Amino acid sequence: MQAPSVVIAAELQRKIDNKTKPLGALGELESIAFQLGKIQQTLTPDVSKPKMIVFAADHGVVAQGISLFPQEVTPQMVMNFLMGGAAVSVFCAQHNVPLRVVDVGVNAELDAHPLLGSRKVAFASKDFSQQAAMTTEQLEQALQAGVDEANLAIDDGVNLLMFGEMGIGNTCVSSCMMTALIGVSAIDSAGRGTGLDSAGVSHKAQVIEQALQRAEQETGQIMADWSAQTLAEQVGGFEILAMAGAMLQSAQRQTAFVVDGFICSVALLFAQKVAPNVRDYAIFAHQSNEKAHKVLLDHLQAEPMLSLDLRLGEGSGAILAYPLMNSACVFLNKMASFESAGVSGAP
Ligand SMILES: O=C(O)c1ccc[n+]([C@@H]2O[C@H](COP(=O)([O-])O)[C@@H](O)[C@H]2O)c1
Ligand SMILES: Cc1cc2nc[nH]c2cc1C
Repeated sequence: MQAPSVVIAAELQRKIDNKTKPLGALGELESIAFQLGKIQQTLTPDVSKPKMIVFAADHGVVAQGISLFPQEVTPQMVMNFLMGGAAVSVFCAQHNVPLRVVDVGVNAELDAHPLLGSRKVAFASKDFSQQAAMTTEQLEQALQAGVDEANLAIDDGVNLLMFGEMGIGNTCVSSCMMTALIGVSAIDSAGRGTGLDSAGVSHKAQVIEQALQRAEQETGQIMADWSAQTLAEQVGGFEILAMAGAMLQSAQRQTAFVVDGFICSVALLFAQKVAPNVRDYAIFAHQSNEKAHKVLLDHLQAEPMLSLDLRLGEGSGAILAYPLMNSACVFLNKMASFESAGVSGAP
């Protein structure tokens, strides 16, 4: 995968700087405009054809009591997305952004629906505190589900992909993957998720430690030496891997994508292990209230657009940041330059 060419960078920066404003006065909007221009290789970037894809799956590790909510909530929320009642549904409707929900491992049979993609890999991953989360074949299927979804969207002309997720227990899975990927302790990677108290968070950290010890024993390797494949098989989750696959394919096709909260950021961290350049195509929407998200964003050297104390997932932060990305394009495409407006003080 190629990094975006920097040939256009100087010209883009000059265009941004010549708009009728003091140098740098549009702050982070300028960085977003610059990044979108670079990804799309144009001085007139455009995000007028966005799409939100929410990947949903269940996780065997919920058997260890690591979430406040029961597993049935995953299919129930999928129905809520499809019926238009979830946060991501109403915000997507507000901004006219098409929403698609993709089942990659929900522990229920789901009826066909026009907004639902059926790419079920299994009825939930296995409990990774006891055994590997998935087989190699399942891992490949989950990644491919994301690749296929990104291709469908981009073939249809989508120029900005937003990813979200739904899966009871997936903050535990994400924390475990984060610990395996960057070596922070489970105490630091585990957080409240849907609302655990501090005893619940300690228990969650213990489950993560136990899972990683089991996996190190079973693979005969310390986690720092795991390949991306081993890591995903041992402690991955289907919707997280599908998001990673979609991110990798988005980048491969030079299409910008929006990273939502903690779980989505872990998907990017994993994708980066597969192909480091994927990071260049990622726009970070917000900093979640999940405690490890800040640590992870710092690790990724990412400066998200918003910090609203959200801890919902679903792509809710991504869709809330969308109007700002649109504004970044609008200022670059429509604002007058010092020269065209006859304003003095051009840089
Ligand atoms: O995106 C985030 O930062 C985020 C933080 C906390 C919770 N969530 C959502 O809550 C669910 C997982 O929480 P839990 O406690 O069941 O692991 C899952 O459906 C996520 O979308 C999402
Ligand atoms: C109600 C509910 C909605 C969600 N949306 C994303 N994760 C969620 C978890 C719960 C519990």
